[in-house]
Amino acid sequence: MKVPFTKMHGLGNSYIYIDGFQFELEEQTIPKLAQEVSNVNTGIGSDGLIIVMPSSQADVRMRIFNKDGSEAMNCGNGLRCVAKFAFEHGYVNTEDFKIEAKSGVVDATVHTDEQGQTVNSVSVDMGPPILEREQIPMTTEHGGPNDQVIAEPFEVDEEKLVATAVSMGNPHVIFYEDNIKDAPVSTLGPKVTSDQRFPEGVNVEFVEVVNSREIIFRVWERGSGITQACGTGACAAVVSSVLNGFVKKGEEVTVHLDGGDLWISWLHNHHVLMRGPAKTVVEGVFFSEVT
Ligand SMILES: N[C@@H](CCC[C@H](N)C(=O)O)C(=O)O
Repeated sequence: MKVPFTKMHGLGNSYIYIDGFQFELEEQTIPKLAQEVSNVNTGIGSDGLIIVMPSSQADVRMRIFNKDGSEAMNCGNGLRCVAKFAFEHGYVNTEDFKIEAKSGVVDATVHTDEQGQTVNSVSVDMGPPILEREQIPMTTEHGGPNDQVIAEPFEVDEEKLVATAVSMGNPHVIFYEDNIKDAPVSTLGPKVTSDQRFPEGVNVEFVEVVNSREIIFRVWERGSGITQACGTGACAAVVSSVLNGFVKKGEEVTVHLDGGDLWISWLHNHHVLMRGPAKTVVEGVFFSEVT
């Protein structure tokens, strides 16, 4: 089957975008298609698959599938790219609109060039973080269901780490490092992501605090492994850095990711605001063997 696609990325976190306004995929084939397109040797090469489609609750809907075919609840870099896609394809006709993700509806604003046609960057109000242990979700052997998980001892593979857990609609655990170059992303990332303390798995982030306005971030994503950037992860890292007293609520923090920078504030109304780029790489037709 021939599947028309657009490859887009937010700071190198790339997905294959399928236009669900024009092209309908069979539900049972989607996880396999996500694995197929993501393969860098036999597919296109990406961190997963995103479908941009009509919504009954918002102006446009995003469905995101990781590289391993699992469907995720949310994707920050994906939301910015979906906003650009929807605006440039004429599926929305204002610069402010609503996007539905599995985790809920968010407000997006596209920032266009002088001609008002090409989207260079996008702001998304990601809503409030979820901090209660049971809702992250995390098991309750080390704390009550409604407790927050801030700087909690976390042993893995005989390493004594200190964990803060935050959900941005999808689960994240944050560990602080004095020097990000020493962060055990590729060794502990795959172990922590499937640790039994996180019943639905977790995205694993390592963070170095540069100063009260800047942090450096690396990630092992659930279902995709190391990626160049993770938008929800960067939001979770800023929330975690406020909770740990490294940065201030209400102030914009620059998050340096492997693929570039995001600007994020945890506002006094508890919502997390994220601003950053969205880019189109290529459009084409994929010859799928699974659909
Ligand atoms: N890259 C994303 C997050 C994608 C989903 C994540 N791997 C999960 O399983 O929760 C982002 O930019 O937020």
